[in-house]
Amino acid sequence: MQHSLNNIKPRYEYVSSAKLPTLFGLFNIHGFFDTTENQEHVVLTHGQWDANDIVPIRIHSECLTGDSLFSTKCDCGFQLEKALQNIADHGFGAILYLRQEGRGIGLLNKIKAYHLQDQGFDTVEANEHLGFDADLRDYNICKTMLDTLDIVNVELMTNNPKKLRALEDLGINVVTRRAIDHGVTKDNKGYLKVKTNKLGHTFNLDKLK
Ligand SMILES: Nc1nc2c(ncn2[C@@H]2O[C@H](COP(=O)(O)OP(=O)(O)OP(=O)(O)O)[C@@H](O)[C@H]2O)c(=O)[nH]1
Ligand SMILES: [Zn+2]
Repeated sequence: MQHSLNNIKPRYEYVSSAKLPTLFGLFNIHGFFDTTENQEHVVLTHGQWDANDIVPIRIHSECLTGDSLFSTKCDCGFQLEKALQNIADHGFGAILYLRQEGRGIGLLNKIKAYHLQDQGFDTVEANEHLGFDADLRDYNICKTMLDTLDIVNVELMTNNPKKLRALEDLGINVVTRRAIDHGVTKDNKGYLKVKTNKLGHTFNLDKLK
């Protein structure tokens, strides 16, 4: 039997796109599939660009509690809303919405981690107590997403230096970073301090006083 490199299926597949009207204007939703993890991911885009443009993007990890259930325990929902608004104001941009719930441990393990946090563990200690690293995320699919959407140069909306490094390692031209320290609540101040002190986030601690 003849084997050919051409027959090896890529791990990440682009599947389909459709219009998605939102509260922030008309977006398009693009579906991608990770064949190894059997996981579905999406990108939301707004407006148009060419290869010379610097495209504002956010890489957002799924947080069901924050993004969809109005939780004030973290900053995720606020950041997602702010990123959508920034993109709408700018006229074009993209949200890479990665289904890596709970920094990669999954929803039910995140609930176990929240249970430990109710007993006094911080967000990192809770993960470690459950036997997980503090952050298990992987950003490799971003390369396929950005290539598929003809995004070459980006302005990355994040406070997380790991996301910057991950994109640069994938060969993406990160022209600037835009801070997104939005959505401080009385319930998430402690969480944001731990992200800054233990996970390396670039967050203006004055906002947490
Ligand atoms: N394990 C765990 N995950 C959490 C906790 N709180 C929030 N998360 C998850 O943390 C992730 C937050 O991801 P992002 O919104 O991409 O934010 P980030 O990596 O902090 O970086 P930014 O780009 O600066 O927002 C989501 O997957 C949430 O579900 C927690 O206490 N424990
Ligand atoms: Zn969250």
